[in-house]
Amino acid sequence: MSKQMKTFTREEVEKHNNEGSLWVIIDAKVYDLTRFKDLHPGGAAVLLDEEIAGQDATDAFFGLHRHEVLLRPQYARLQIGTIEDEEEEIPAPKLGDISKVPYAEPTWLNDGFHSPYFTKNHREFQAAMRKFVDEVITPDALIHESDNKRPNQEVFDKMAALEIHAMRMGPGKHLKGRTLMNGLVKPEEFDYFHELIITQEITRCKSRGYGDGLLGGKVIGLPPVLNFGSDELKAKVIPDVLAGKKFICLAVSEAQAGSDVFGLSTTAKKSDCGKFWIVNGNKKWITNGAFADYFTTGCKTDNGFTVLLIERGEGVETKSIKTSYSSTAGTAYVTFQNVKVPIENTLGEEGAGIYVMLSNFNHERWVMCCSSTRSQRGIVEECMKWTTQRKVFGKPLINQPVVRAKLADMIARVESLQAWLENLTHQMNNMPYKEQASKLAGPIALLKMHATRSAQETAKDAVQIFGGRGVTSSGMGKFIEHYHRTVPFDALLGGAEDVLADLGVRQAMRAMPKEAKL
Ligand code: HEM
Repeated sequence: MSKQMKTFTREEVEKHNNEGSLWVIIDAKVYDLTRFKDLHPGGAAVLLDEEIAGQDATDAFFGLHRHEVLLRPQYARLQIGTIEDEEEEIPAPKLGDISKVPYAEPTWLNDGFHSPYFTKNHREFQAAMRKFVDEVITPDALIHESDNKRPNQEVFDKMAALEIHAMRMGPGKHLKGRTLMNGLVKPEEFDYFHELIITQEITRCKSRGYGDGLLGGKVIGLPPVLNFGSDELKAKVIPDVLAGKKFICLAVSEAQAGSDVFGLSTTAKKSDCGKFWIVNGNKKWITNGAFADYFTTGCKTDNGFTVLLIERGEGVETKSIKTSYSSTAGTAYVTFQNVKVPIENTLGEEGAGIYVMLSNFNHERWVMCCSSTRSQRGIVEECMKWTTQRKVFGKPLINQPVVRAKLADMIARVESLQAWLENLTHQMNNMPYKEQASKLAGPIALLKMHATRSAQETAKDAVQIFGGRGVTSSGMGKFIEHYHRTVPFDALLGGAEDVLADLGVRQAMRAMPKEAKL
């Protein structure tokens, strides 16, 4: 039962300004900190300061704490009342809300702005997805990004009920007959903008390791099964994976070979009876590998590079790798020792594994562009809030021209990225898959390169703006510290920046007309 709140005048509160009785006002609410002061992580002395004890400490509080501190139940209960005839001015953000902070949302979500791409249906879809992320995903993400445990099964189940696992595989036949987002969008109307919305909304949970733990492995590991698996294999694997009951990952990179698929040392040799592959070798940095049931695995075979679907079983071992993001991602070292894999689990032609891999690169990289762009926007929002609420030399940080210049760069980067991303997404919606492969491989590679470079610039600028808090994993700068620590992941996964830069220009050279001369 919520306790009865009293009303006080400011004069009454002022009297409680000492160790025996210590009250403060924060945003028209009165808190009794008498017993809490000795437990206060910032110490008792700051609370007993004559400008704080018995006074309005709103500015001091918001200069040093995130709003969420006041909302935690153990602190919320310190409130004993409100100030007579005054209203709170800093209400708690509501789940599902669109942020009013400038540049905290892509323009298409801002009041009064227009978009040629997003329809009414996209807007309804976004609202539903945001609510789901705020209510179901973010609370779980914040817990498991810190405790390193995998996402709660209940989250996977709730995502499955809305068919989010299926929708994250993009538009296509796999959506047929499914009820998407409680029927909000018809399978045949689901397009890449819906998928962009899903990825960008999930990214708002601001937990990079958890984001990958939330079945990043499936997003890259399932397409080869969807596109190259036999009907029997698909019937066995896909329903459980899209229901969030079984887990799949992509196992290509190795300790010896990185992502150089022609330098792989994991071998698959045919058994004497010809019915099985016998697989031996290791795989490293395998996202979701620690809890995967299936491994879409790149192997060296007699006639080149072949992709196999390997089921967890005898001879398959996985060990967690501690990286600079949370182990909630299930990043693993995987070993295969004499693993018997049915020949029917071959994905695509023997020796033609490179086509199996290449066929998904564009989509995978585009997904990463969606999330990298959105995560930068989250950092812009953090910086906009911090620089207006944090006072230095008696003025908000934002009053410093050098801080405004950094924000200008951050904003320009994120806005240009989102605009390019929306343009390419529109092309994807209007080009057959094959044409996408030839026309969009270059631009998507360049966009990803640009996105992850910008992300690292933005991370660096944000640390400068937050100072020591930008390298502290709790308190005001916790998301900046997290971002700065984990931002290199995006620059490596799906192709390192320099490789993508080169790919983008080489693709452009292919289309260069011979007659084009200065
Ligand atoms: C309801 C009242 C308050 C509660 C529940 C509270 C709670 C906390 C908590 C949980 C922290 C740890 C850091 C974090 O998680 O953000 C903290 C730190 C701190 N608090 Fe408070 N606090 C309150 C009021 C105040 C006030 C009025 C001041 C006035 C100056 C203050 C000054 C500090 C300082 C200086 C720190 C250390 C910040 C840092 O390490 O960066 N607190 N407080």
